[in-house]
Amino acid sequence: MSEQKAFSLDIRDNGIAVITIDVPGESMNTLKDTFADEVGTLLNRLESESDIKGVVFISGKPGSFIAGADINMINDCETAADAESLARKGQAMFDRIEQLDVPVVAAINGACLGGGLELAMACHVRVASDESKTQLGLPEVQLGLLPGSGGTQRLPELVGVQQGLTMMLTAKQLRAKQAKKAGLVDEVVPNSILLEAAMKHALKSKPKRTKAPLKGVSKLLEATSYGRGIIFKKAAEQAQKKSQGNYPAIDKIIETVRTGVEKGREAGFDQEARSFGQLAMTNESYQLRQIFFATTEMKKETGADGVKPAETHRVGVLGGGLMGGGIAYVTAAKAGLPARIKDIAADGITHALHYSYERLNKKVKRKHMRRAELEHTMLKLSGTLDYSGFERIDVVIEAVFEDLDLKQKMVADIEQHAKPETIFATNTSSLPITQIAEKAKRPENVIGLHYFSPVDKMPLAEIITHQGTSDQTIATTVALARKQGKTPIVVKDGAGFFVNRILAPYMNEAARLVLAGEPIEHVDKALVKFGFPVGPVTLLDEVGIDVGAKVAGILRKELGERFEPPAAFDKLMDDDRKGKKNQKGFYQYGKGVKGKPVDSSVYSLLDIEPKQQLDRETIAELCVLPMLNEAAYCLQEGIIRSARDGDIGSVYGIGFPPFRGGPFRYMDEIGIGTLVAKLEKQAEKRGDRFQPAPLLVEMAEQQRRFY
Ligand SMILES: C[C@H](O)CC(=O)SCCNC(=O)CCNC(=O)[C@H](O)C(C)(C)COP(=O)(O)OP(=O)(O)OC[C@H]1O[C@@H](n2cnc3c(N)ncnc32)[C@H](O)[C@@H]1OP(=O)(O)O
Repeated sequence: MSEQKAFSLDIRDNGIAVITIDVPGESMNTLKDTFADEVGTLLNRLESESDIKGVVFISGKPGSFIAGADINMINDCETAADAESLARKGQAMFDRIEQLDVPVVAAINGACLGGGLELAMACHVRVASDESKTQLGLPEVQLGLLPGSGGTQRLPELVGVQQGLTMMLTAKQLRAKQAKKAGLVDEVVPNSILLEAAMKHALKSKPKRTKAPLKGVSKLLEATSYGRGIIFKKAAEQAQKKSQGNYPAIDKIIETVRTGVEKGREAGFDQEARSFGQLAMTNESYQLRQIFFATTEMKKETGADGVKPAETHRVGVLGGGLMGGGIAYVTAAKAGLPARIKDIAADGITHALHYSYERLNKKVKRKHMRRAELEHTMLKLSGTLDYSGFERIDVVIEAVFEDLDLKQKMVADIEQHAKPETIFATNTSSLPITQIAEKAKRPENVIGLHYFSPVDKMPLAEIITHQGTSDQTIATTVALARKQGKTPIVVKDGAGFFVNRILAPYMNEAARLVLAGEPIEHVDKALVKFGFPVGPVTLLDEVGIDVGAKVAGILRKELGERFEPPAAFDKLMDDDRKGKKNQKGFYQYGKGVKGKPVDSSVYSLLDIEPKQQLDRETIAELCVLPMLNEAAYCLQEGIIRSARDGDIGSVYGIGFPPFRGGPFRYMDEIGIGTLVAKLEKQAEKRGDRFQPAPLLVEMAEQQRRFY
């Protein structure tokens, strides 16, 4: 029996060679170096057959073209030379495709990413389906890499330097119509006629490479070396600001594109392959690849081994406030499920409906959505002041005030008005699920489903089980959160659950440093430089100082002295300083405030004379150490199920620097023995809150790692 191939050739009667890519045994096509010989043999045949008029590359997988080079293969490279050689093989293969004498067309439906888009760009024409799944992009930067098989050269040629850089530096993906506008795609058609449309192009004469369709200022800038210089300088400045120098791939992308533009393709290709090799060996790329693997692995898990989630047809949302509005939105717009919003006031319902409308309308205005789709989605949302319609609801998500009695009443109401199997998921951020379920007749149906604000943007959901939560409830809730576009982690009930629990000691330490006189912006910058998206003091302003104070109190009560908040909250509260929401916090807000100046009146309020005493590295270490330590406590106590869940929760929940892999991978990187020594040193100097978690001490003694 002949071995099944990934690329199969079918020469049609009209003289078109249709090459179908269908990697055996994989749900999505990814490119491997072993395909080079297979494709080489195919190309030899195409070159030798004189009656072939054109070639079409199309995917044999139903909803995707090619998702890029196989990341496992990149992960297996042991040296930079290995990875460089992969890149060169890809470059050579795509060059041969580009050099075919007959027209070569890529027929694209679904994800066309990384190496997949590099293959498509080597073709002479690209036809894409108008399906929403069709997305084109070079997301290698998210893996700490640069496009290694010609992408750094061909993308700027097709769409211009500015747009090409933006796509590569931000991993931005374009939908078919956007890609057409940018010059990346030549025609957009319904998927049902994709092959036919591609064949039509393949029957024409081979097109000349066209220039990027630039207009106005972009055209002027890109036409001269001086103008391009401005583009590169600006890209470098912006990228530096965003990456804080933490992502080596960013500089390499800019350098490589620039080499190609200034010295020609050959020099560009050469630099591209070398840089790819070097980047593949960096720790940043390694850690980012692990995040990809962990995320993909988690997509398959139900949260309860061997249990199939029940189908959710209808969702109820209690409370139409900011969180309730967001939850209703992701239910209708992302999960495509009807959401019935119950509030005690008509205003609450109107607010929630308006919230969704605003978001959808923005998409319509940006032409990312048709008005009919907006209307269709809005029809999925309905409101009620009583529980009418709740008898058909499968999962209720509660987002009312943080009040235990109220939440227990909601449980009782749902048990009365909904079905016996209806799940009650609470979005509490601070109350124990065990207590919310305490008076339930069917506690097995009660679970925590903790979203982060803003709900439609933040990728994480914590799914919190109490002792009596049934496996069926867990699996169904996990599946629903995933449908809503979230990455769920299942955690055990306990104060602060996981995310807020590891965040609190980190914020407390930042506040202590401020109270000790470190300037506010200095503390924030230190943590941004470390890789967090915003600094801890900014975060406190964003979350709300009042909320921070409340959570800090609960954690102190439940978890002990280690969580003792710094003595500043009372003064801040007495001064009505709540942060961004009332435009009174550590920073200045309001109309006419430019940049982000510190509100220096906070220093006098707290009796501080700001003076920089510690360097950025020390500040970052002092804030991050307690977070790492607390993550270890959470693992030790079974709050999280694995180091992997803790890493993904931290990266997606609080923006722990992804290039460090998450707290557990970062602890492995530091070395558990070294970490324990650091914690002990600070415990001696600054107090017992730094005492290492017993798990860390034990691991250090036994020289163990988390991974
Ligand atoms: C030389 C080149 O320039 C270098 C490169 O091309 S590097 C790779 C660049 N490409 C990427 O980064 C894309 C990575 N993939 C993704 O983002 C997402 O998988 C996706 C958006 C394509 C699809 O998402 P989704 O529909 O949720 O499916 P998802 O579960 O993630 O993936 C389906 C399967 O494809 C696999 N897969 C997808 N892309 C892959 C890749 N590039 N390498 C290896 N496996 C990949 C997944 O592991 C998963 O495998 P499984 O069925 O065995 O679990």
